Amino acid sequence: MKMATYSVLSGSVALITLQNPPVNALSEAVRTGITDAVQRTLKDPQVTSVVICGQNGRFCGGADIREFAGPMSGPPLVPMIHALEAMEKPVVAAIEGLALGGGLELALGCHYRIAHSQALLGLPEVTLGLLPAAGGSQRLPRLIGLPAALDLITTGRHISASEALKLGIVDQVTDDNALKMAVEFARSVVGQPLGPRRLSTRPCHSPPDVDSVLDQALAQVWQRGRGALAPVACVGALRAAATLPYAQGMEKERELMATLFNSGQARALQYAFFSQRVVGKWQPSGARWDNSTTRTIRKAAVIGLGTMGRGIVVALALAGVSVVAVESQEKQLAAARQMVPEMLQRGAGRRGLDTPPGVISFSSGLEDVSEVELVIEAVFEDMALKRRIFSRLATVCRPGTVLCSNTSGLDIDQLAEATQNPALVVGMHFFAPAHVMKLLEVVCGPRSSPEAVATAMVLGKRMGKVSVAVGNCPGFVGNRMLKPYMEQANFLLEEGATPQQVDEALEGFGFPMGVFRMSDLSGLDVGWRVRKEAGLTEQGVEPTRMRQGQRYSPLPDQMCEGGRLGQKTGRGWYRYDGPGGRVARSDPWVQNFLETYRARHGLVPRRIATEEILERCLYALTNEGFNILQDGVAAGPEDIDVIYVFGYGWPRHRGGPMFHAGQVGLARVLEKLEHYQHSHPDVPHLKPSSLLRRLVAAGSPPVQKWREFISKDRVHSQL
Ligand SMILES: CCC/C=C/C(=O)SCCNC(=O)CCNC(=O)[C@H](O)C(C)(C)COP(=O)([O-])OP(=O)([O-])OC[C@H]1O[C@@H](n2cnc3c(N)ncnc32)[C@H](O)[C@@H]1OP(=O)([O-])[O-]
Repeated sequence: MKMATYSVLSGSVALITLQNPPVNALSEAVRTGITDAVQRTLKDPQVTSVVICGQNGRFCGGADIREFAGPMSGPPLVPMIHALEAMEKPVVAAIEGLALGGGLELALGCHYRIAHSQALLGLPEVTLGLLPAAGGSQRLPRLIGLPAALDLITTGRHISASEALKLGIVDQVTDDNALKMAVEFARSVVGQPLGPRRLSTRPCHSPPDVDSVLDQALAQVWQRGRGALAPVACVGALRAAATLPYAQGMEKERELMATLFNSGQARALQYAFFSQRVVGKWQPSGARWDNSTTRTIRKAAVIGLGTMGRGIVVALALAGVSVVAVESQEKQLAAARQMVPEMLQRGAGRRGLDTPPGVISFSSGLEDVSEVELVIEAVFEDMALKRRIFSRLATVCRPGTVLCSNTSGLDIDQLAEATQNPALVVGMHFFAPAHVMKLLEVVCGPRSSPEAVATAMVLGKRMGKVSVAVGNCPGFVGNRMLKPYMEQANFLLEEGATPQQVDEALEGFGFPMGVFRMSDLSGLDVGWRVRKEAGLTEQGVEPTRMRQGQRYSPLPDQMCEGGRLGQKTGRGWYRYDGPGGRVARSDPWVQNFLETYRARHGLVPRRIATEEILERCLYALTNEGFNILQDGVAAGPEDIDVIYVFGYGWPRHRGGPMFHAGQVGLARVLEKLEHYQHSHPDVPHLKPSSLLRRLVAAGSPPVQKWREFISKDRVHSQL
């Protein structure tokens, strides 16, 4: 039952308990309950103090985000919190578990705050495209000063109870029962003056150079935010707190919130919040993996200690898994022996651990993996080599060992075929650097068992990853969609654009790096190798612009042939100070190279508008997303969006490619694809997906309804 209950302890302490599992969010019923409880407290002369707590050891996870989608009803938060603060009986918040967003704002309206040592506190509204608009942006700086409030509110980071104590957000921290302590505390402060405890009446202590502090904060959020509105609005609200009386500050807070609340960004970020939670549950087939039994992995092996393998070893060890790290090449093994412990120590430090929880042993032979419960192969993208390893593992490992490959796009089923038990083979596609990047694609082959998938998904979660189950096809979800995106970028160069122009358009959209800067960073030879395997490259002769019946740009192959592999060679689409250099500078050589190329192929360069760059790159990518949904390679649009936000730098405040298509309007995306396909009939990736056509024909349902639409569509097409 969602509500807030009222009871009186020992005749004098009123206890208000928030009850709305799992996080006691401030839904309409809870707000109504608190408002009623305040009235009862006021009327009861026996009650001399009040304690507010949350059921099941969780104070409050904030406003009920699900309610944001509908019209607001019930008592609003701001007057409710004011009524608490204005009470003439001391009000104490007993913070157990968490006090986030509106939950912490509620606590800031109380006169005192007692926290359990394990509690987490924060104002994460900015991550949902909002600001702490229940007075939080005005009360917090009055409590802890402007610089600390700027940090907490613009980043939305969660802090520990001990940090909250240091900052002065809470009055006491306990390892014991926080509720019991809050009740005793409430009794002890009866009769003490409440004026100084009302944060709204305090002045805001700002540094003397307040303007420059705020300007600096603004510059920082512009740079970090890549076009996000909420952090900028947060600085605006804090400026009001620092420079205006409380009532005017509250007015500014309200105005800024109204602008944000109705922005597409807030909707996108709230969608991203729920998507992250949805994707953990479904397989592309539509079955739930989280009902399957999983194996608890205590000991695992990683085969291949290149960049990816080393990162995976560290990620496993930080999750408390003991690892056998195997590398057959002596030089690579020696490098790993030196680098892995350093990486591990740094990772442990970031997590506040003295010693890393998992133990690592190094080996040069596969025979040492016989005792592990799960293996992750991370060698070169070479099918023959991987198959040899899988067939050897099938004989070395004990029966029941889950065998995973970190391939970024090869056929999992071909690997499974090389073993005796294909049900135990799944893909675990990590993203570089594997101990840092949050995304994990868990690839379900046609014969992978739900148990093997579930084991990989749960292990991913233990490693702190956002795990998404995807189907088995070339490139899986992320890299399959990247192909048409990169292809368009190359075609744009042929037609007259420069790498800078394309990158600036994409960075202006919110990507941390455009496609060419990214390609220089990861190395142009990565894609070259894949194109060679696919039989697409031509050498020696004058390269053609058609391959396998489709338009093809040989530009990146020619760059590789000339040794321009990106940052590692100091030259790529940009030039760098030297091999390994990081600062990209425009390179006249590239300009010259492109001009010569165009002249040789009779291509007349034209001025290409930013709009066309974005539409062609992004809609080609999204179109492939529709094909993926249609093929059942991803369970729903949320899965694709989470992959793009966590693995490919898609700006979170734009929700993800599929959400973005919905916001632009599916009919408009379709119209644009038709337009570009008409101008480029030899580019199959611009041919609108039939799922996109069917969605438009069905009236463009919102993205949240696509999953249902697709499953009905599938049933219909099977009839
Ligand atoms: C208006 C004035 C200004 C105020 C604004 C705000 O307060 S904005 C809010 C500011 N607050 C925040 O930004 C906090 C957002 N929440 C979190 O960061 C995390 O949920 C957590 C750290 C509270 C718990 O992590 P955990 O790993 O233990 O658990 P989990 O993450 O898996 O969630 C479990 C279930 O609870 C659900 N749910 C959670 N919170 C809310 C909510 N507020 N509402 C509704 N639902 C919520 C979640 O969807 C999931 O549902 P499912 O899938 O089972 O149907």
